[in-house]
Amino acid sequence: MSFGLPAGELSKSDNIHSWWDADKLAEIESFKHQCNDLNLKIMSCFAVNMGLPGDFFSASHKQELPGNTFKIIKYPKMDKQPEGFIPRLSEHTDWGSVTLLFTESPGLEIRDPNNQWHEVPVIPGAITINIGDALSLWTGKMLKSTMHRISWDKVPRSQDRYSMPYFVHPNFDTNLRLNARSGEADDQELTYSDYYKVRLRLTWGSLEQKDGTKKFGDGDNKTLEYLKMLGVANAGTLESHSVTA
Ligand SMILES: O=C(O)CCC(=O)C(=O)O
Ligand SMILES: [Fe+2]
Repeated sequence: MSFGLPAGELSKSDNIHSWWDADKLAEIESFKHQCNDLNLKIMSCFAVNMGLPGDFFSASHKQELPGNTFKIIKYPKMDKQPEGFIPRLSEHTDWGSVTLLFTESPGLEIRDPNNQWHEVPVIPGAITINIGDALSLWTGKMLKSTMHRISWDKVPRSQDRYSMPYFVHPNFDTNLRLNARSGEADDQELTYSDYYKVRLRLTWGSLEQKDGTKKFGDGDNKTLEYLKMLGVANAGTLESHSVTA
């Protein structure tokens, strides 16, 4: 179940089950606001520690614009073990700035630069924060997006697994310029919207529309080439796809 922004729009959505009465929705709204406030603090900490103005990143996370998504995920139990090595959730990086991950269930694993996987411990009351591709690009990869997956090892397959990620995205017009930190003039512009479209295309294909036109067409290859050059953490997936295929 996914709860997007802007705030207050929830009850208009058709896919909200009737179990989500007004009180529960208000609770979710309030929780989202707390997550958003926390994100703004995290963004300021990153900026200050990188010698940038305190609002460098947070100014591009305007809450009133559509963007952040709060999800409640159920990984259903399975009667039998899937054949081969199939994790509960395949390895990937998140697309946005950061993801605040709330869960009481183990199973999250992260990959280090030497391709070794490590279990992320569940610490009661703690939030796991994963860095996403946008922040990685935006900081010239000083901050690296976290490759992660969910394994079957820790939660028996006879049990459901639950988690609640709050995905933070910068505003779509944000220029994730490589030289942001130096303050030099831009030689290459890459908006979060450009990046988002490429990821949508890689995830969902070309998204051919009813009239035969392709939703993500010209321009994507240039962005894809640029992303390959930058080598974001998810480059493995980027390399194995071609946007023209
Ligand atoms: O379920 C989790 O703990 C992580 C979920 C996740 O990585 C995602 O939805 O992108
Ligand atoms: Fe993720």
